[in-house]
Amino acid sequence: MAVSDHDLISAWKEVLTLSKLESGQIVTVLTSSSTHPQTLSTAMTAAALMGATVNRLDLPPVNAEKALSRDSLAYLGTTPLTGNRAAIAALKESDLVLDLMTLLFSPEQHEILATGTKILLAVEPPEVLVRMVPSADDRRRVSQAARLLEGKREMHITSDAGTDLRCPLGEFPVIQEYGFVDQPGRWDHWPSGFVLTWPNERQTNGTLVIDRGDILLPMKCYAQEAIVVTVKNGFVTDIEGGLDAELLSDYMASFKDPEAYAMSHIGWGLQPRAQWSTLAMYDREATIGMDARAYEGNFLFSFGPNNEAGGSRTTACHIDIPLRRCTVALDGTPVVKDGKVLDGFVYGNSQ
Ligand SMILES: O=c1ccc(O)c[nH]1
Repeated sequence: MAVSDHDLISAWKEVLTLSKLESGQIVTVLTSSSTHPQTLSTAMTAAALMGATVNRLDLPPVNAEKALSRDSLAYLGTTPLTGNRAAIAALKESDLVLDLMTLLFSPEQHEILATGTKILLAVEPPEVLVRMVPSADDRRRVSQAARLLEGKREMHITSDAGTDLRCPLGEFPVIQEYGFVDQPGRWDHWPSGFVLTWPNERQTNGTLVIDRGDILLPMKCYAQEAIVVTVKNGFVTDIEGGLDAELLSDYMASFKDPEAYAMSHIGWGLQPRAQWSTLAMYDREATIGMDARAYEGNFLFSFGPNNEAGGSRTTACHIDIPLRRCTVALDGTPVVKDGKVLDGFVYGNSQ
């Protein structure tokens, strides 16, 4: 459904308030050719209404000749900021960057965050943004999950479909995505609502079964038949199944990059306002599929880069796959059981 400017401005004001935007601060809205015009106009209006100095930095798109998809999360690494000293300087001088273009997994993003600049990514359609406007409850729940994950030594994921994957932990930080940037130097993504980390480099072993109905991103399709993925010492060694398996294999092989097969982030979904079924209602290019990444109780895993967590892998190939009906256990204690989150969290409790 379409969203009124008024409702989207109100949503932006909620997010900017949760992000502790103060009057007189500098906000730079980062845009490119795929930026949604209503998201842009309402973001600038909301920030100005809150007394910020608002800039817009519009950059030409890149990677068209290399990417096989127009999804902004499909081809990573180089961005319109790469090598653009003047643009990077402007963002480093800003208190808050509203990224309506997608910098995620880019070296430039870390350079800018290191100066204390906050970056909030927001590229989903306006109605998705409004449906999942973040809340303090989202932060409470994601932070609670992060505390469960911190310090653990192994994430063990199993399912009736046949998934049995052991991910030793400890080398990488836990990352919380709750949809707003309330600390200097923080990055987040609106909409979201999940917790993630990276397994220790080259130590993941086991099998991932992408069952019928599980979602493949950036393909933005539901697997029609099971895909069986074998992981040895942190890298995918086998992808078996029918046409879906062939399509996934062909796509990953097209990057001609061994790093594309590396385990990337792992975690679970905590957003009750995100739905597994939403993707079926959208044209493929109308969304980047954040409902799929955030729906409550998924096990979200990823192949490809780990620079987001401080690693050295910056492969352009980035695959995100949320699985249903998994049990996720941390040092033997389940936090998700058969696709149900076990945190007993009740929204609105002022715990
Ligand atoms: O918000 C995001 C989006 C994609 C991803 O791989 C991680 N977090």
